[in-house]
Amino acid sequence: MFLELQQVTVRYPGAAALHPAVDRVSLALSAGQIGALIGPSGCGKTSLLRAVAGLERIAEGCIRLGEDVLSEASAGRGVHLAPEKRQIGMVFQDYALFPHLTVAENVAFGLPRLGRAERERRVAEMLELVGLGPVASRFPHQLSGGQQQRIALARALAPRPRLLLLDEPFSNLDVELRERLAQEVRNILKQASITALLVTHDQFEAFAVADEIGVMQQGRLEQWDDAYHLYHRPATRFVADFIGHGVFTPARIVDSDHGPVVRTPLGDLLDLEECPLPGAYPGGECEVLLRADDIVHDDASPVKARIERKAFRGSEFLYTLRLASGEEVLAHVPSHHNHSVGEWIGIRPEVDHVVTFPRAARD
Ligand SMILES: Nc1ncnc2c1ncn2[C@@H]1O[C@H](COP(=O)(O)OP(=O)(O)OP(=O)(O)O)[C@@H](O)[C@H]1O
Repeated sequence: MFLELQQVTVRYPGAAALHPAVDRVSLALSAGQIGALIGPSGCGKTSLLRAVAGLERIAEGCIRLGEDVLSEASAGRGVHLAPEKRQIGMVFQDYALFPHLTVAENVAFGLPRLGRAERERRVAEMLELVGLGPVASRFPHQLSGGQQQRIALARALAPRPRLLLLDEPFSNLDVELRERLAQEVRNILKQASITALLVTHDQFEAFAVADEIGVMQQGRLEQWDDAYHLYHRPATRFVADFIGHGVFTPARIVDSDHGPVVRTPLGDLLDLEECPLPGAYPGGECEVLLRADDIVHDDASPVKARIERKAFRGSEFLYTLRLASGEEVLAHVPSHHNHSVGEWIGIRPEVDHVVTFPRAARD
């Protein structure tokens, strides 16, 4: 692995002493991979990124990049390589561009040691990589937010960092541009074979950019996985709740001739991949995660639910539904099925990946 964090803990002096800002986090990226850290405000994402950059000292654990130990704090051993010696590039939320320098001069800023010809070549190469060659002699204020973000990226990449860190790089942009730029940034990083770690509070941004995503809560890394597994195989109830739309519904796992069946208020879930056995929970009693896209609108279904709320999402509605038994479920329904709040509609579960948790273990 190229970037390796082992049991990294960050503690701020004073108030945070009881709860470390980062609590024994381990994760790894191989060379050229892009990682993202997501989680609610205050969960420790930025602190972890700053520890990798060398802007925070770690209280425990070890951070390695390639063959080098960047930070280490364990009994009898302390290493803290200065940030400027780490060969790490950073891109921040506010871009931190110099307003009085042109686009090209901004990109050249990190290359003072190169000769003029080589510096110009590198700047041209970087501007081409981010698609800003034609605006090289303009000033930052003459460019759009998305273009400014790409200058910041070109400037961070120009000195050939071994690792790029991005802290909420898209949060100043409007939603539509954010998604497009996230995809573009991924392409640029992949083209340059850069290993990168991104912090964001927006899961869709993380999905668009990253190969591996870490979900953090209260300083802990709950899961480090790809988007598919975070969604379909959440390791904890927190991850299941944080990623996507869904609800937990009481259920019971029972044996049948066709293998284990999950009995829910919406009917039985059958033919499931990797279904837990009834013995996994006392009496088979558990809670099952029902995602909005596990619930299909089907007027022929005997299971009826009343529409409590609906939110238009373009191609679909997100309906909040209530069963006669009182359970709440969410459903994504194509937006040409336009039903009114208060109406009863037929629904049926269509679940491939079943995700269950013990009943008592609510966070
Ligand atoms: N310099 C500091 N001194 C003391 N406590 C700090 C400091 N910086 C952050 N914290 C605390 O550490 C915890 C983690 O903060 P951090 O900024 O890493 O979270 P975050 O996930 O990046 O949040 P956000 O998404 O809001 O930026 C929080 O409880 C925060 O209040």
